[in-house]
Amino acid sequence: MTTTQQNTVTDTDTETVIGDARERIDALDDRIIGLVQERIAVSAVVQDARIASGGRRVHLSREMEIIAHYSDALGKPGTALAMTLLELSRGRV
Ligand SMILES: C=C(O[C@@H]1C=C(C(=O)O)C=C[C@H]1O)C(=O)O
Repeated sequence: MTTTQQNTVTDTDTETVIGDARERIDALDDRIIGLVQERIAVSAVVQDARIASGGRRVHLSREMEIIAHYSDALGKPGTALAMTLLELSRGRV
C-alpha cells in the first residue's frame, strides 16, 4: 500500500469517526432540548402553584441552590448554564 493509499484509508476512518460522533451529539442535543422543555414545564407547575397561593414567581434562595448545584458540577460555565435554564423557566427578572 502506498503512502497516499494509507492516507486515504486514514482520512476515511477519520470521517467515519467524526460522522458517527456527530450523530451521537445530535441525538444527545435532541435529548437535552427535550429535558430542558420538560424542566420548563415542571418549573411552571411550581411557579403557578406559588402564584395561585398569593406568592411570587421568583424564589431567589432556591435559585441560588440551583446555581450552586450546576457550578459545583460544571465549574464557572455551570453558573451561566444554570442562569440560562432559570431564564428559560421563569423568564427574565
Ligand atoms: C420552580 C420554582 O420557581 C422559580 C423557578 C425556578 C426554577 O426554574 O428552577 C427556581 C426558583 C424560582 O425562581 C421553584 O421555586 O422551585
